[in-house]
Amino acid sequence: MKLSELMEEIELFSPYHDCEVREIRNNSKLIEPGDLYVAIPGTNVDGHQFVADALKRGACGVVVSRDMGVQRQLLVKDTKKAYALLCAAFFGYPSRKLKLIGVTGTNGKTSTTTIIKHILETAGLKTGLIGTIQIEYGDVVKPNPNTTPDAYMFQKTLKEMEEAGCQYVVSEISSHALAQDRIYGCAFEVCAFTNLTQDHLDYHKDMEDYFQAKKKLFSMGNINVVNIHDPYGKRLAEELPDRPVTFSVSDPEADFYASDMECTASSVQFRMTSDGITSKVTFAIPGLYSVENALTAISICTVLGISMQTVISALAEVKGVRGRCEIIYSNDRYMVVCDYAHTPDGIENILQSLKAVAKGRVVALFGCGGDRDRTKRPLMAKACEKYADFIIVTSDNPRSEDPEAIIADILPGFSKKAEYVKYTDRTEAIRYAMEHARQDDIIVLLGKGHETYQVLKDETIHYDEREVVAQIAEKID
Ligand SMILES: CC(=O)N[C@H]1[C@@H](OP(=O)(O)OP(=O)(O)OC[C@H]2O[C@@H](n3ccc(=O)[nH]c3=O)[C@H](O)[C@@H]2O)O[C@H](CO)[C@@H](O)[C@@H]1O[C@H](C)C(=O)N[C@@H](C)C(=O)N[C@H](CCC(=O)O)C(=O)O
Ligand SMILES: Nc1ncnc2c1ncn2[C@@H]1O[C@H](COP(=O)(O)OP(=O)(O)OP(=O)(O)O)[C@@H](O)[C@H]1O
Ligand SMILES: N[C@H](CCC[C@H](N)C(=O)O)C(=O)O
Ligand SMILES: [Mg+2]
Repeated sequence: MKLSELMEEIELFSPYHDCEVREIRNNSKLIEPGDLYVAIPGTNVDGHQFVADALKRGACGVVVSRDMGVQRQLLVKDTKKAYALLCAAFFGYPSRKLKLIGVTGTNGKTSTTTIIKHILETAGLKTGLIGTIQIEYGDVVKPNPNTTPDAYMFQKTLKEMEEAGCQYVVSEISSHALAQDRIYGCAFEVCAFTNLTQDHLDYHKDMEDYFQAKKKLFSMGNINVVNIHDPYGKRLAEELPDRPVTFSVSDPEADFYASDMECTASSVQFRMTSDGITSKVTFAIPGLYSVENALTAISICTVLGISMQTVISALAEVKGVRGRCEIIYSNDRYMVVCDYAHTPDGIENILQSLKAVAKGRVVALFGCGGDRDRTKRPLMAKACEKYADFIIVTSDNPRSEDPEAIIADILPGFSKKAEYVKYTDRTEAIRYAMEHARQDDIIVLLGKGHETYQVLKDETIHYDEREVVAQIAEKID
C-alpha cells in the first residue's frame, strides 16, 4: 500500500517522499526492507531509541513524535495514535464496515462478550469475538496473547472477520488497551461499561487514572451503555455529554432495571423492566453479579435492535462460560468449582454467591499473580475471609517473583480469626482441599479460570485445573 494512502487521516509535520509500504511494524527487530517503523514510547523503553536500527534494516520510513534528525522520518504528534490509524488504514478501516461492540470494566468482560456473541448468533447475525480466552469467528479459533490485542493484530483480526462475513464483532476492551491507544480510531456501534473496582494499580497510578483510561472508550461509539448501579458507572453516566443507555439492579429509573432476583446453585432468575414492560429472565450462570452480566448483554443486544423475546430466549440457552463459576468435578460429598476471580471484588462476589446457596462449607483456594498489582494481594485475602469458611493460600502465575514473597504480601490481609493453610505448590494445595473435603463442601479454585498454564520465573508450564482435579480424584475418591 502507498505511504500517502496510509497517511490520509494522520496530521504530518514533515515533508516525505511517497513509497510502497510492505508492512507496518512497531518493533525494530522485525523490520524488513520496505517496512514502515513506528516508534512507540512503551512501559520499558522508548521505541525512538531504535529508529537508527529500523533504518539500517531497510525501513522505508520511520514515524516519530520528535525530530530525530534522520532521513525518511515522518513527524506526527502522537505515535501511538498514528500507529493505530496506520494499522486501520492498512487493513482498509474494517471497523467502519462492521458493527463493533466494545465492553470495558474491571470484571465481567469475558462473561458478557461471550453471552452477547451467543445472543447475536441466535438472532442469525454472524459475530466475531475478541477476548481473554481466545479469538473466535465461524469455525476459526485463534489464541489471543492479550485481552485486547495490539493495534496491528486488532485491525488484522477485524479484517479477517469482515472477510469471513461477520456483521458484528464483540470485543473486550482492557484499560491497558485504552491507555496505550491500541483501539484508537475504531468506530464502535456500542460501547459498554460493566464496573470499576481495584485492579492493575501496578500499571495505573491510582483508581482515578484507571477510571480515566476506561472513560476514553466512551467517546468512540454511537451508543453508550452504562451500569449505573456501579458507583463509577454512575459517575461516568453523569459526566458523558449525552445521556447513555443505563442499566441497574437497584435503580428503577434505569432504562433496563432488574428486580426480584432469585439465585440457586446453578442459575439466577429475575424480572427485567424496560420501556414499562416487565419480562421474566432465567440465566444459567449463578451469582448475583451474573444478573448484571445478563443485564449488560440484554441492554446491548436490545439497543442493537434484537427483539426482547429473542434476547431472553437466547439467554436462557447459555450453558456457561469456560472457567467462570464452572463446576469441574463433583461427587456425593463435595463439588469443585473453577472461577477466574482475581480481584478483591471478583472474589467477594463469587464467594458471596456460592455462600448463599451452599449447604456445607465454602472452601476458597487462591494465589495472586506475580508482576501485577501488589496492593490487591492483602485485599484478596480479606475478600476471601469475608465469605469463605476455610481458605487455602497458594500460587497463581508467580511470573518473575518469588512465590513465597507473593504469599508474604497476601497473609497480612487475614484477621486473627481467619482459618487458612498455605501450600505454595498449587497441586499440593488442591490435593489438600480435596482430601479434607467434608459433606456438602464447595471448593472454589480461584484465579485460573480458562488458563491452561502456570507462568513461572524461567518457564511457562502446562497447568489445567480440570486435569489436576481429575487426577487427584482418581487417586483419592
Ligand atoms: C504493560 C503492557 O501492557 N505492555 C504492552 C506494551 O509493551 P511495552 O509498552 O511494555 O513495550 P516496551 O517493551 O516498552 O517497548 C516499547 C516499544 O519499543 C519497541 N522496541 C523494543 C525493543 C527493540 O529492540 N525494538 C523496538 O522497536 C517495542 O516493540 C515497543 O513498540 O505493548 C506491547 C505490544 O502491544 C504489548 O505486548 C505489551 O503487553 C504486555 C506483554 C502485557 O503483559 N500486557 C498486559 C499487562 C495487558 O495488556 N493486559 C491487558 C488485560 C489485563 C486484564 O484486563 O486483566 C490486555 O489487554 O491483555
Ligand atoms: N459483573 C461482575 N461483577 C463482579 N465480578 C464478576 C462479574 N462478572 C464476573 N465476575 C467475577 O470475575 C471473574 C472474571 O470474570 P470475567 O472473566 O468475565 O472478567 P473480565 O473482565 O473479562 O476479566 P479480565 O480483566 O481478566 O479479562 C469471574 O470468574 C467472576 O468471579
Ligand atoms: N489477565 C489478567 C488476569 C490474570 C489472572 C491470574 N491468573 C493472574 O495471573 O494474576 C492479568 O494478567 O492480570
Ligand atoms: Mg476477560
